[in-house]
Amino acid sequence: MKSFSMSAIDVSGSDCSMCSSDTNSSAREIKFEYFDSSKCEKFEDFPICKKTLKGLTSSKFMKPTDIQREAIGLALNGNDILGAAKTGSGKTLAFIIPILEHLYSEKWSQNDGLGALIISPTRELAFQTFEVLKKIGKFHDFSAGLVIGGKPLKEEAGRINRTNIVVCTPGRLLQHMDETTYFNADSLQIVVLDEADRILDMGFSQTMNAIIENLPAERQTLLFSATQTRSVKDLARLSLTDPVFVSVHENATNSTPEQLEQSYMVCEQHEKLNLLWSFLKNHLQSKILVFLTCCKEVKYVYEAMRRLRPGIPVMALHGGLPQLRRVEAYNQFVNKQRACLFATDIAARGLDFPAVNWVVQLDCPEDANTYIHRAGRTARYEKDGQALLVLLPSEEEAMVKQLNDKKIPIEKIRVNRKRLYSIQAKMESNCAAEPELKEAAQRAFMTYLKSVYLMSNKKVSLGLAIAPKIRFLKKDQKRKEEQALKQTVVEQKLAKNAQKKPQSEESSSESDSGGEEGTCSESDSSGSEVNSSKEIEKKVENGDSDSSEESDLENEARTSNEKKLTKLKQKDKPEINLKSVKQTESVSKLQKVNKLSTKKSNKELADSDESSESDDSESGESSDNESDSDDSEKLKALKAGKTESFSFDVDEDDELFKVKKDVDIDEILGVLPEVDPNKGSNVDIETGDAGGINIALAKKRMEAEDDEEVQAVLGSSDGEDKADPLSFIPDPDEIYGARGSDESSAESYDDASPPVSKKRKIQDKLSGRKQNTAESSSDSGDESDDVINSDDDVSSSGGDVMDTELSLKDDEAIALKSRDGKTRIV
Ligand SMILES: Nc1ncnc2c1ncn2[C@@H]1O[C@H](COP(=O)(O)OP(=O)(O)OP(=O)(O)O)[C@@H](O)[C@H]1O
Repeated sequence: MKSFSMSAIDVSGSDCSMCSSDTNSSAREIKFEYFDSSKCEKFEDFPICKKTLKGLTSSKFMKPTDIQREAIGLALNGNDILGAAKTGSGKTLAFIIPILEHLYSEKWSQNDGLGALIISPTRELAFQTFEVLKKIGKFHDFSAGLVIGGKPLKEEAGRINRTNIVVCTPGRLLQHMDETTYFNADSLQIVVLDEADRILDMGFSQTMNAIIENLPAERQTLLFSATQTRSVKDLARLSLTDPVFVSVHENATNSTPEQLEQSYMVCEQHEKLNLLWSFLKNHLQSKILVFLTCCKEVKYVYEAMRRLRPGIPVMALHGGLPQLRRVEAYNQFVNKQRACLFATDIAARGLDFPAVNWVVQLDCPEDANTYIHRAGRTARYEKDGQALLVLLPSEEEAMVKQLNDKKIPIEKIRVNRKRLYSIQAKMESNCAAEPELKEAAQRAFMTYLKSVYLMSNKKVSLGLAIAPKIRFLKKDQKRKEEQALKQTVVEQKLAKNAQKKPQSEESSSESDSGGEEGTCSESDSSGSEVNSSKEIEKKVENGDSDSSEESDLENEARTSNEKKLTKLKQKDKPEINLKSVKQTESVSKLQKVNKLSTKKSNKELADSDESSESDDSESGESSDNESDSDDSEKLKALKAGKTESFSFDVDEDDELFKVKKDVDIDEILGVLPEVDPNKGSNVDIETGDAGGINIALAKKRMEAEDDEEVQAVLGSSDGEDKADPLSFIPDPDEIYGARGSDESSAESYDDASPPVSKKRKIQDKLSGRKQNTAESSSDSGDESDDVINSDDDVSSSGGDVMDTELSLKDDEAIALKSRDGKTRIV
């Protein structure tokens, strides 16, 4: 344990001499070795100076949270700390207060230079922390600076040496360490790593190693995160001294805030935007944060939604934006009461947007930790919030297991696809009308593929009628082929040399002294075949491997190479899966073929809007029709401005009709009700049900269904004649009035009618059948019974501080880790 003495601590906070003009005269007499903070009910009870206390009071912070109580006490005692607490539990103050107190107790002044460093993974988080520091530290005399890049380095360099507390991102800090002549961290007292596990992970590892090398070994180190690292390697890198692990929620039942309601839905990739739209239309009064995988996806989804006008302000935040736009988006979302922000994981950690009602993870997070941080943007500090995770069928099992392992309570909501609005046709027509939008959609699609590295069964969405050309897949394929070809040639050459070696050993002693391969004697002795293999190598290097003048050897090598590649493809699922892209493209073509055929056979439909989707998916054309369809398809595409639509890198002829057998076209065409996004849904006009996704009602509906199933199971298993073992439980219908079993009555329950679930719980407990019934209910696959209601849900849902300001170039290069640990493009 490190010890630093806090002289003249004024426990009562009444020391008048601790005003900003009298820092050094506050002669501290009391010294203490150990302070027990466990009984501190208020900040006043801590041995902190009046200036800090004043800063806290003026910001309306009176009582410490659990993590603050424990961590502040230990930090004041000089410990290195690994602090872990749920999202939104107040970790920021848990390190800001010790920093201020530490420097204050050391009588730090501007002449002493850099005393404390706070390192944050993103600019937004650094900015936010800096704002809190300014509020709490405004009665102190310390200088503080925000160093997140952008301004000319020189401008910052002139001030950074006089800055006592620096809040920074790793990239910009290292730049100063490397390039600012007078930058000096020798006297640094305390360093904080906010979101420590993120900062210490692979994306920042080199930068952080370099930074740590430049910091004095004798310092206090505080690490904070909701998902704290315990990696011995990380701790060794930081040379922590007897660190104390402060994990206030370690024994909690859940690792997410208790007030956070969490649910997930499973839907196909190509239906995600329909689902998002349907969700937004039902939550127009809410503040919603939607997470997507990559910048380009955020950019496109934002642009697409903006054009469709969902009836709620939309905005975007991602690393590809210029800094000023980033700040603008951040501030706008902070200040709005109802809005939807589309964001990458840049907004996943630490950001404290006030009063967010919903966090929607439209793309699966890379792991459970990322899920925790994303979901933690809502339900912060005693507030309620809801989180919705959208999973692909292929992601469900693994992700749900991860979440369960991490003690995250999450409930499955079944999606009734018939209640989704379809905005596909509208988006397609928007894309056709605006080439830039279509290009954005294509880029989004490709970057998404790059980011998640193609899993099988992905289908085109994003409003594109067809899959765009995926150049990187082709390149990657070609590169692999070339590598494998080279290797095969070399292997064959070596094998031949080995065979001929005894001969050449006898005939010439030169071969012993030759190089690894391709020596004069070798080429001489191996004759034309080796020459030919060299040619192949050359051709490969020149990218000329498709030449028709291939030797037998080349053909042989190619064949074996192809076999190897096929094997590799089958083995290695996460690798780029050309086949599924082909399939996607073919499916898209098939959609068009179907449309055209339907049009031909039905004059009425032929007169209808080109962009509308055909309901008749049983087209049943044979391959004979293909060229016809293709031509009309091309014409149609030309009309719609999709000039390059058919320049696929796929074997169109064969794949098209092979795929047809495997793919349920209903899944893609005709099932989703077409809707004019500006007018609302046309779903179930008779009942006035406008469709859409309403999670609260869906949950209630599912509860009602569960109850019915319990009744059914109990009734059927025991037989009608037998007495109901649960008959002593009063019938809620008698008490609260009868309820209908149809959908609309189930949906009409409000929050004040809990008897259904109450009885179910009691019955579940007594019968022990809860799990079985719930499972059978979810397995039933009767989607038509799901509840997704049309009703728009009105969700309840001073001092001498120096600000170096924002304006910066992207220094973070936030290289978020992908699922497989590779760097992901953000
Ligand atoms: N003692 C306190 N009293 C009242 N409100 C507090 C207190 N401490 C923090 N808060 C508020 O709680 C919210 C969350 O705080 P903070 O951002 O520090 O959480 P966090 O634990 O760092 O979250 P994350 O893990 O997401 O980074 C903020 O709005 C903050 O103002």
